[in-house]
Amino acid sequence: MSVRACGLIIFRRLLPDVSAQKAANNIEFLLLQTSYGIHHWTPPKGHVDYGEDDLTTALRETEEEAGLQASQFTVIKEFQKELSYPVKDKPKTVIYWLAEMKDATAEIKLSHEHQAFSWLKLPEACKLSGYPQMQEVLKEAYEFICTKL
Ligand SMILES: Nc1nc2c(ncn2[C@@H]2O[C@H](COP(=O)(O)OP(=O)(O)OP(=O)(O)OP(=O)(O)OC[C@H]3O[C@@H](n4cnc5c(=O)[nH]c(N)nc54)[C@H](O)[C@@H]3O)[C@@H](O)[C@H]2O)c(=O)[nH]1
Repeated sequence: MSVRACGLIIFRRLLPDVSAQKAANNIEFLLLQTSYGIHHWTPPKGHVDYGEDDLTTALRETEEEAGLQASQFTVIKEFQKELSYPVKDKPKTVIYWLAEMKDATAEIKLSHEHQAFSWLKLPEACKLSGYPQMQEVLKEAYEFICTKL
């Protein structure tokens, strides 16, 4: 059986109402660096608990891992992406929604699971996340923000 996890691709705008042409410098994504394993960078996410629905997991993990409560961001449910990759020879599925911070200066509070966080422009976010699938989702998220929001 596949392992299932859910999370949020959280972004912030440094300034409100910036034109699409200047968006590249205005939009930043939140990535967290794990304090275990190969110290990879990932959006907040985690395993779905028994009986829990996917969005509840995404919100719970975001609060646990980044210290952000649901009232601090807007979840954009129209943007939902599913990634699949093997972890320790078992298939893993991860569902992400997009979420926009209401206050770009909100404090991030890490748990013991992560040792660092960073707000990153799209190229740097792609570089740190590393995995091609995750890079594709970040690019699609950026495109969605620029064209639909
Ligand atoms: N000591 C220790 N403890 C660990 C370790 N591992 C876990 N713990 C414990 O588990 C708890 C976390 O529980 P939750 O928070 O509920 O779950 P998630 O957030 O889902 O947690 P993960 O970090 O497990 O999930 P992934 O990000 O999916 O990384 C899993 C592997 O997949 C690679 N990987 C990542 N993305 C991609 C991709 O797009 N494509 C491909 N191809 N590969 C990708 C990545 O490089 C990694 O090798 C922690 O508290 C620890 O106690 C570990 O190695 N050592």
